[in-house]
Amino acid sequence: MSEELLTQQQRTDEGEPLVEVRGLKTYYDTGGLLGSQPVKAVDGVDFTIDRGETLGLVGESGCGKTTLGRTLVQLERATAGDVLFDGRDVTTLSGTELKTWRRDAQIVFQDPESSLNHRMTIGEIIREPLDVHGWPNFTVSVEDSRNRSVTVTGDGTLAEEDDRSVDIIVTPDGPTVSVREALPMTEEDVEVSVTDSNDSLKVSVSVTKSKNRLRRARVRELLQTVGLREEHYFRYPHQFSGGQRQRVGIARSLALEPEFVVLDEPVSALDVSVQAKILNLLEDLQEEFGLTYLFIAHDLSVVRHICDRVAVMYLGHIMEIGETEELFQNPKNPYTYSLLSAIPDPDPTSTRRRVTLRGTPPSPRDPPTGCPFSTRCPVKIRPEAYADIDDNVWEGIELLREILRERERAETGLRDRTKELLGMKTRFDDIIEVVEEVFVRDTEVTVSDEAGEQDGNEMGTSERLDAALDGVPPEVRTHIERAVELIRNDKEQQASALLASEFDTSCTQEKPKHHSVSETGRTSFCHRHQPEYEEPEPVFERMLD
Ligand SMILES: Nc1ncnc2c1ncn2[C@@H]1O[C@H](COP(=O)(O)OP(=O)(O)OP(=O)(O)O)[C@@H](O)[C@H]1O
Repeated sequence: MSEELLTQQQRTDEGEPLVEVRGLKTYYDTGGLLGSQPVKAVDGVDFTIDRGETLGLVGESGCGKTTLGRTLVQLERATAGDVLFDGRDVTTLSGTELKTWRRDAQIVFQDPESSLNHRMTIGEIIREPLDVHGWPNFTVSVEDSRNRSVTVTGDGTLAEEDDRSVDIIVTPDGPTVSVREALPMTEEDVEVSVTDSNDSLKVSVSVTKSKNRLRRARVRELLQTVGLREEHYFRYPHQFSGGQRQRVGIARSLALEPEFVVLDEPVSALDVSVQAKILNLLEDLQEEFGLTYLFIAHDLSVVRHICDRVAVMYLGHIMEIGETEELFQNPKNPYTYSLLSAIPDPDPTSTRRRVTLRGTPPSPRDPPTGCPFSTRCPVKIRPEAYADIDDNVWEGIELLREILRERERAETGLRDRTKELLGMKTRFDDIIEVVEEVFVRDTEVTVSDEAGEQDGNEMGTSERLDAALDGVPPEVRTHIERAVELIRNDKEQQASALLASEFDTSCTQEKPKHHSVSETGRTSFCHRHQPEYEEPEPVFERMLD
C-alpha cells in the first residue's frame, strides 16, 4: 500500500520551502580573549530553499559560504536565528533528536582526498553512517492513540508530526508496514508488535534479516547508484582517482536517504574533464531521489549551469538572491555586478567591461557599520556636496579612509595593545607618502621623496603634500590637509572621525534593507534601491564608459 504513502506527499510538495533560514548568525571565538571581537562569519541571513531546488551560494573566499552550509546541517551551532527544516527549528535540537534529524541533512565536502579515512575500505566508509545510525530504521505513526502515551522501541522511531516518510502506521486494526524503495528487503522482514494498555501504547519494531547483510547490500546498491562497481567495496581511497573518491563521498552522503544535501565546492578539486561527470551525477541523483541542494561554489559558470537560484554572499551577508539566469543576465546589486564582471569571457572579441574591486574584503571580526560592501563599492553613494568630484579623487578619499581603518583595526591586535601599554605606540610612518600614493597614483611625484627626507623640515613636508594634492579640488583638499595634520600629531582617530563626518553617507552609517528588484522575487541588499538615490546600474554604466 504505502509506497504511495511514502512518496506521494514528498512529490506533491515540490516547490514548497524545505529549508527556511531566518536571521541566522554564526560567530566564531565568542569566548576569546578579553576585548577581542568574534569572527562574524555569518551575520544575519534570511532565505528559503524549496523542496527539489538547487540554490547556489557564491562569493569571494572567506565570505562565510562554508560556515553557512555547515550551520544548515548543524555541524556548526548558530549564534542566533532559526533554521526551519520542514517547518521545525533544528537549531534547538540536541542529543538523540539531533542525531535522528541528521539523517535528513548531509554534506559533501570539497576535497575527497582529505574527507575520506584512508585506513578504511570504500565499503566501510559508505557503511559507517549506516552503522552509526542503526540503519535501517522505520518511522512509526500511531493513528488514534486516544491520549495514551506512545513509545516506540527497537528498529523504529516515532514519526514527527508532519513527517513525510512514515513507514509503519499503527491503527486500531493493527500495524501496516510499507518498505521504502531504498531498503533491500520486503514487508515480511519487519516484525511489529503493539502492546496496548489503558494509558500507554508500546510499539516494538524489529528487522528479522541480518542487519550486516542488509547494510552490505545497501552499500553495493549505493556504489552502483554513484557509478562505481560492487567490487570496489574492498578497495582503499588511495587506489581511486579524485573523481571516484568524490563519488564515494556522494554515496556516503546518500546512505541515510537524506532530503537535503549541502554540496561544498563538490567539483573544485577535480580535473575539468571529471567535473562535468560529477555534476551530471548530482543532477541525476537529485531527479531520482527528489533531493534539495545547497550548492556552494566559486566557479560561477558551474553555478549558472546547475542552480535554479543563486545567493551572492559577502562578509556574512546575502547581497542578492534570485533566479539564476535573471541574476546572471541583469545583476542588480553592486557586488554581484562586480563579481560577475570578473568572469573571464571566452569570446576574444567581446567588449564586456570588467570592474576591478579595490583591496580585499574587511575582516569579519570588524565589519563596517553600514553596508558590508561599503569599503569597496565602486558606486557608493556620495554626499551631495561631493557628487560631482572627479572619480579618482573620490577613490583617493575612500582609499585613505580605508588605510586609516586598517591601521585602527591593526592596533586593536595583541602586539599593538602591548606596545600601547608599554608606551611604545608607533606613529603613522609617513602619512605624506600615503597621501602621495593615494592621490597621485598615475602621475609622477614632482617633489622627490629623497628631498623630503633630507630636508626633514616642515617646508619639505608641506611641499610634498601640496604636490600630492595638486589635482584635488579645494573643498576636498581642506579636509585632507586637516586630517593629515591630525595624523601627524598622533590623532588618527580624530582624523578618521573628521573624514567620516565629511564624507560618510547612509552606505557607511546604516545597514541597507533587502529590496525587491524583480517580479520573480529577487532581492538586493543595497541603499541605492531606495527611491531617493540613483539605482546602481546606471552609475556602473557611466563609470565604465
Ligand atoms: N573554525 C573557525 N574558527 C574561527 N574562524 C573561522 C572558522 N572557520 C572559518 N572561520 C572564519 O570565518 C570566515 C568565513 O569562513 P568560511 O570558510 O565560512 O568562508 P568561505 O566563503 O567558505 O571561504 P572559502 O571560499 O575560502 O572556503 C573567515 O574569516 C574564516 O577565517
